[in-house]
Amino acid sequence: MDKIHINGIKIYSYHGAIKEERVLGQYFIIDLVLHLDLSMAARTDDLSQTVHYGEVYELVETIVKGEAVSLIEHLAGKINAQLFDRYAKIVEVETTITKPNPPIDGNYDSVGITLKGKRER
Ligand SMILES: Nc1nc2c(c(=O)[nH]1)N=C([C@H](O)[C@@H](O)CO)CN2
Repeated sequence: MDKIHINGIKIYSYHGAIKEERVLGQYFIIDLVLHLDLSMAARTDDLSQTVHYGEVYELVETIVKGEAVSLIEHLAGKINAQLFDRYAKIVEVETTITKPNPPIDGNYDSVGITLKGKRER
């Protein structure tokens, strides 16, 4: 299956399971892989035959800047569900959310999750 990638969307927001994160906020990095058939867009050079990645960026920004949630898994679930609702062409989605600076002591680069979603109907 063909893919569209949107890499390194960086948004400041207030998600988190602990109070400090809800008050101070932090950066979240979102990477998306959208699985869809790109053959018609490749053949016709027509934007309407694919998914406009600029629109996807705006949708993700709206969700991540919206209501705060505890888990980045839940945030990724909201993103995947809205992508399937809005774009019939998308068959599978992989949403990766990274916290580069979570309030956890230790030596590491970042923490994050990847949530895969498949269109059910
Ligand atoms: N699997 C997860 N583990 C944790 C999450 C999360 O969203 N998914 N979140 C937290 C806290 O918000 C963390 O950033 C600070 O303790 C903990 N573990």
